[in-house]
Amino acid sequence: MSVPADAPILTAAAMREAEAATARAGVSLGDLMERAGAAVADFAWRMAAGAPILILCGPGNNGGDGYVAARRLKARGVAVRVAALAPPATDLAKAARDAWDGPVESLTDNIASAPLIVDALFGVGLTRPLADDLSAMLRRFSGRRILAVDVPSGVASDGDADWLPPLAADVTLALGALKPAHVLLPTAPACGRCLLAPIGIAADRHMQTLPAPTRAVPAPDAHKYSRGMVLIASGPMQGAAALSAAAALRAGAGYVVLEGDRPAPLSAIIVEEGDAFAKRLGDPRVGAFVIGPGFPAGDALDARLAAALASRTPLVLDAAAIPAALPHLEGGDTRVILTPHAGEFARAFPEATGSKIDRARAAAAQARSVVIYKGADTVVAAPDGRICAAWPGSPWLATAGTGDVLAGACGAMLARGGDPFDAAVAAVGWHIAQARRIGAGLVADDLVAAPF
Ligand SMILES: NC(=O)C1=CN([C@@H]2O[C@H](COP(=O)(O)OP(=O)(O)OC[C@H]3O[C@@H](n4cnc5c(N)ncnc54)[C@H](O)[C@@H]3O)[C@@H](O)[C@H]2O)[C@H](O)CC1
Ligand SMILES: [K+]
Repeated sequence: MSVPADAPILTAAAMREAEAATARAGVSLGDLMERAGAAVADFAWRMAAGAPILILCGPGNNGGDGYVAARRLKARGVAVRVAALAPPATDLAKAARDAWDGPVESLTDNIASAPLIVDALFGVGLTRPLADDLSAMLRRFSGRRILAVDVPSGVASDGDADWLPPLAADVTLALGALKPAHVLLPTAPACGRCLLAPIGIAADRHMQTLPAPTRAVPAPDAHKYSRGMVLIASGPMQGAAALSAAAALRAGAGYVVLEGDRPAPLSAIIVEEGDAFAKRLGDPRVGAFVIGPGFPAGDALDARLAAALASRTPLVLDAAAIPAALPHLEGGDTRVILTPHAGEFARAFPEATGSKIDRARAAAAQARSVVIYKGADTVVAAPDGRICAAWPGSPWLATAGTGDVLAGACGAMLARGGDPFDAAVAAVGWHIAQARRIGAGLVADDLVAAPF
């Protein structure tokens, strides 16, 4: 499972706007369909490697892409068959159907299969779940190699319904841009390897996938304070805050101070408690204050938060610190990153609806903060609507303590200065890159054990 890095993501409505803008610029929708069908034909040709191909065409333009691909594959000498669920219903699909000069079989229970199935039944136009009988019929192709056109048929491309496609794809060829369903659970795994066919649409870039990981090299004249100074508050579970502190250091902070009275996991971490730690908040060199890991709700948390908010220090808020701080964030005058997992998110933002992307965006706007909505399909949202989707992450991150590590990495990235959204995206990228580097058997401590 994979998605291309730094790729645009569009909803169906945004896709239609982009299509319309492309049409105004002089590229017809017919041209776009021809490019889409050509991209499908190219990839199907590679996947089939000479074996016969069966293309399943639906009634809309997704089916139109299928007819174009069929014509192009036949012209290349491939043994290609077409089966239609229903006659074409759009002018573009009718034209594509008319340009296909081979037979069109009916998609029924007894249709002969082929080694490669191209799923061109439904794309972004699907408005309701597939009928049960169609789903059952499609499941008969499950053992075959499946290439999905744009999205596996049956998913809600905007990611706002959890309909699973009857036929999971080995490869999904996204047309013009990725769609939310490619990067959100539960549909993303059913897309298999997701590729992007750039068909010439000028896609808005406010929603994107994670950029490729980079190694931020310190400036030639860097010193420890210029690289960022991070304070990590510690509640009764000092181990969690200690992990955050080690992560902040590993993720590039130049100076990390941890609240507590126990030795830190790395000797370079300064450990302080009481007034000595509290006074640090007045230090103008402090670039970020991390609070929440290992810190349950209560008076101690509230007092630490109040001091941090009053100091206007950039904040990373995790766990119980999120709901405790929320009423004080709506002025938007502090640079803040919130890092809720699903349960924390639901409690903090019970009114948010729609896809995970919609909910993350609504939460960021409400809290006037950057929100990292964690999970296997982590979504980062900015208050101005920007989104970065981090699917597929690393499943090895599903272990205790990795959230504390992410909070510390956010502290390091935020303390560098700059845009908190970019900082959050960099922290999520660092976290995933570390996890992929370590791989099997990872425990949270491994993420901070060696430089990336
Ligand atoms: N984005 C682009 O620039 C291009 C995209 N192309 C492809 O076009 C599809 C979207 O096409 P559209 O005609 O809007 O919708 P669909 O083909 O996905 O299907 C709509 C079709 O299906 C009917 N329908 C909806 N839900 C169901 C259901 N559950 N059961 C049965 N029938 C259903 C609906 O009434 C319509 O008739 C996009 O994904 C790309 O593949 C073009 O290539 C041009 C460039
Ligand atoms: K499809």
